[in-house]
Amino acid sequence: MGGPPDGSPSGGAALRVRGLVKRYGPRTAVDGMDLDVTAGGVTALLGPNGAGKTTTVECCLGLRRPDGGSVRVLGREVAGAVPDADHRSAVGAMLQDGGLPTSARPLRLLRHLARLHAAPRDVDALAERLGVPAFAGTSVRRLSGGQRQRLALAAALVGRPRLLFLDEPTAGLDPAARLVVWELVREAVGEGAGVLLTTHDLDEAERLADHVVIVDGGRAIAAGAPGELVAGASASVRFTASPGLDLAPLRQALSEEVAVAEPSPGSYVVSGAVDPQVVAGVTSWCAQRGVMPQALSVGRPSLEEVFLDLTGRRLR
Ligand SMILES: Nc1ncnc2c1ncn2[C@@H]1O[C@H](COP(=O)(O)OP(=O)(O)OP(=O)(O)O)[C@@H](O)[C@H]1O
Repeated sequence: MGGPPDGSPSGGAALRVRGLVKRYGPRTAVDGMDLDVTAGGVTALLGPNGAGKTTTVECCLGLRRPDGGSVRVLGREVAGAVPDADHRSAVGAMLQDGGLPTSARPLRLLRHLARLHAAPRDVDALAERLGVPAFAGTSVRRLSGGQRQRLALAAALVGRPRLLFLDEPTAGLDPAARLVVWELVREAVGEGAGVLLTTHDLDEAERLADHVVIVDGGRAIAAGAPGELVAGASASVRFTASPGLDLAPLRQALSEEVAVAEPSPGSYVVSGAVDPQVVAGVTSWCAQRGVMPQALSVGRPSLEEVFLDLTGRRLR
């Protein structure tokens, strides 16, 4: 099944962003961003710190006014517009700062939010799954970080939004809570919601997302299904050893169709037309020099390696 002619994923569009620009004074935080979320699909927005992910989400939610471009939420242009009640009730968001009233009590807050929606989820069942009863009477300001996040997810889901923004939903959650969050997201998607997921957890992106957008410098630098992004990268031999090995003899020993690099100290990658001869060439070069290659692997890179290759390994 092919996608629409503009290259976006197939299925109804829950969110369509084109050429989004947002500046903070002289700094351009978002610089011509394109992205799509389909109804019943999860798009993961991946990118290094400061890449412009949160700013993009905030523009989509109407929390920041874009300087350019178009944002269509559930078919309606919202860039620069004040969201109306219909629009607000169709969109759910779990943001990093929570945005929950600090003096509210969790269960009462969820019941209140449920009343604002036409067809809310069963509050008790949702609260139970996220373990809210254990801290139902504690005010939001006294909750632990993880409890606040679980409550924020419940608050985002309670109105059955058709488009859901999740900004690092499982960062700092314990493993059991992480699994529950993933389950709830999958269920919402199964009911037809579109999800824009911002995460630094590439395992989470691979598990949940059917579409991945890698962002750097405020724009999308790669997009596709996780499997496509990985398949598009060339096969490689990777190993770690002491840093600063002289790679010139290895380059000479291998065919010209492969590239040899040390992208970070002590981490070596041989990529290109990798075949059994290349693997043998690498291991015999190591043997000749008395180098023990650690964590030697051959094959397609993981999504994490694709991400690091595209965005670089240096902190900015
Ligand atoms: N309110 C603000 N005023 C000025 N600059 C800002 C503001 N918010 C963000 N920025 C800058 O805009 C750029 C993008 O920030 P943003 O928070 O969107 O990145 P991000 O991809 O969400 O990062 P992270 O992964 O760290 O959450 C950064 O350079 C940041 O310093």
